[in-house]
Amino acid sequence: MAPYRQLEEYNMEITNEVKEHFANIMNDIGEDVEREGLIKTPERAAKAMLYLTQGYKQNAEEILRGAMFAESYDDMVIIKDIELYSLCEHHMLPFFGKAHVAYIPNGHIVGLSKIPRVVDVFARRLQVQERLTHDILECINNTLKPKGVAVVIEAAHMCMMMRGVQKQNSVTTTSGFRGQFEKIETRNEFLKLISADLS
Ligand SMILES: Nc1nc2c(ncn2[C@@H]2O[C@H](COP(=O)(O)OP(=O)(O)OP(=O)(O)O)[C@@H](O)[C@H]2O)c(=O)[nH]1
Ligand SMILES: [Zn+2]
Repeated sequence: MAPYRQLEEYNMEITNEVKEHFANIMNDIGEDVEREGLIKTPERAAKAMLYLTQGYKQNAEEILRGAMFAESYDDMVIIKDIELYSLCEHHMLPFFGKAHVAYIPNGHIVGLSKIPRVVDVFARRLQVQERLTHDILECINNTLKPKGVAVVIEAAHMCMMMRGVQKQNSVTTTSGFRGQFEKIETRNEFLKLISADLS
């Protein structure tokens, strides 16, 4: 199976277990689980939850290793504005935003689509934004062994918007830099390029 295969078939045993849990939660919050509009909801919710957490079954390093090509290009490669959707591990509510990833090749480049795939593998788990940032950074650093790698994530957290402090406009930015991006000029060039509007 491809290491990034999307979840199309659901393990029925696990789906049924999760479905039962959702039915119990719905019952506990005061809903009538038997009413027409809700008959299939526990199953839909179970499938949605398994879809959103399928990253546990995927191997990000394998994804990168599967599309590495020897190449002498050694300038910065930036993939910016990668949409991401994850679930915060404290409330299991979504956080979502954009990831910007850059690396400086060291004899190998990687298939461009694999970077967003790596972002998805780690985003589709219960996460905190800081760990998500480092998971992506370390995966690329350990697998591709580039001269440098940088990851910036900007995200809004539903647990801070819909409940809790109820701040609808705050955005959290996290970043990680390795290798040549630890030098201030390289880091600044990357930060300038991801904030540039090229349209
Ligand atoms: N550092 C970090 N914190 C997060 C992330 N997602 C959610 N949180 C925070 O996790 C914290 C959990 O704090 P608790 O005091 O245990 O939970 P709580 O009572 O629900 O907190 P409030 O949200 O302030 O109501 C909150 O401050 C959330 O804002 C994340 O990705 N990174
Ligand atoms: Zn939260």
